[in-house]
Amino acid sequence: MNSNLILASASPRRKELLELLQIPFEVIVSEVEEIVDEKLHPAEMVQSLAQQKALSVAKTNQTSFVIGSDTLVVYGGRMLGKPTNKSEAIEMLQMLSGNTHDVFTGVAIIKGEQVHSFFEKTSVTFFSLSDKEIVDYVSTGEPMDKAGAYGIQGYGALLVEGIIGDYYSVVGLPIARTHRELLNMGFKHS
Ligand SMILES: Cc1cn([C@H]2C[C@H](O)[C@@H](COP(=O)(O)OP(=O)(O)OP(=O)(O)O)O2)c(=O)[nH]c1=O
Repeated sequence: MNSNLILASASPRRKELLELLQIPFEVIVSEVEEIVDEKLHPAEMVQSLAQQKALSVAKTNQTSFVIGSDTLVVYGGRMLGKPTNKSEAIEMLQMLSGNTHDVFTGVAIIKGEQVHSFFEKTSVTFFSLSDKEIVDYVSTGEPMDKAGAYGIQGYGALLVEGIIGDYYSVVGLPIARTHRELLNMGFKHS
């Protein structure tokens, strides 16, 4: 039998955050090639990618609520996804050092013909980081699968001076808002 709730994501963080709801769900990884279109506003971009991820799973699971999500870091008009190598990770962190950037997370929830999406924006301020701090952090390997080359929930916590907005959205899924939107769409805890 299909689950009533499906998370269309390969991200272990999103799975952990959805587990906070204490509702059974299934994880089905979506096969979507993430191409960032710099012409789109970040808010549209993250919702579009979230929808593509959810849709790719919803097509074959029409009776379930399917959640897709996407996170991008935005600084100085540039949208930063995951770094492709260590030197790109160093470049990203040098850019973010001593500055405030925005983290956009888009979420799409699809059930049959119902498609609903929203986004959250969280501002994150980094301390000024020395080159050694950056190189040491990158050598932990933590930045490589994360937008903007850091994880606020890991060693990356030590880079962050403060945030304004939803912490969970930075980690990859604004869980409280996602729960509320699910309920608004008619999702019922069984
Ligand atoms: C900024 C930041 C991002 N991230 C993560 C969240 C996302 O998993 C990742 C951005 O990549 P995404 O493309 O949003 O997600 P993903 O490829 O990990 O998973 P999927 O597409 O299958 O759902 O960066 C953190 O874990 N901590 C942080 O502080």
